[in-house]
Amino acid sequence: MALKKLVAGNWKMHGTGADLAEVTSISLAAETAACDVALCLPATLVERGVRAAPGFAIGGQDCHAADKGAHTGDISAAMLKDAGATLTIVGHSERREAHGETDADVRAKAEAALAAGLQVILCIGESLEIREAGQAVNVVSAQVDASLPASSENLAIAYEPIWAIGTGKIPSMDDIAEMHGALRQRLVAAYGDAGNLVRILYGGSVKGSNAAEIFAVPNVDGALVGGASLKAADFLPIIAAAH
Ligand SMILES: O=C[C@H](O)COP(=O)(O)O
Repeated sequence: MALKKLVAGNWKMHGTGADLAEVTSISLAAETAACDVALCLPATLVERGVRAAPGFAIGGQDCHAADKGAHTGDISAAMLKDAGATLTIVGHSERREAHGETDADVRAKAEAALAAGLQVILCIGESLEIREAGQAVNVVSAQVDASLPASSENLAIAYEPIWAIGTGKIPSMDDIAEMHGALRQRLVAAYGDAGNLVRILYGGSVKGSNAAEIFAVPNVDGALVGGASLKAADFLPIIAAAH
């Protein structure tokens, strides 16, 4: 069954109000019937995004597992919700690597976000060493098993091979199909039939030039886009390819 695709931009630590105005000048009137479009913004821009960007779902890039507390610099899922966000990323490889987040941490964050009423994009992916050792499917399957929250409602996952992020390299379409097929099996094992309704996004060097080919792969239900979501001229062709 084909799911409505989700094209989500992840701005990482990029972007000012002027950048937000530029990207959200895209008119989504034609596109949103065919796909959902989201921007996961730096916390400083979330509320402005909600006010200024009708048609875009606005999200955060991470949340703390706790509702509140003495966690300087962190932000809770409830705070994102209060700012008007409707979704958040959790478990991005940059957070797993730079902040030591474990599968258990990611699972706890996903649970907190779902409890706060946010949609979740839960990221998993393998390093180049693991890919070259032929262990990508095994490792990513184990990662997803250990990271999934109890409920699949409002959940999407994003397969992002770490070696493809920001490098211009992407896996072969056969490799993406193999991985997304394996992830679908893990989702069905975890949630039964509801696992077929969880969108599986691909992320890592998605561009206007490769988006249509990637979106045609079975079990690719959208994309998590980094660099190419920062400019309207780069992001719009990806959104258009999700028709
Ligand atoms: O979250 C987005 C990904 O890390 C992909 O980033 P990229 O499109 O710049 O390769």
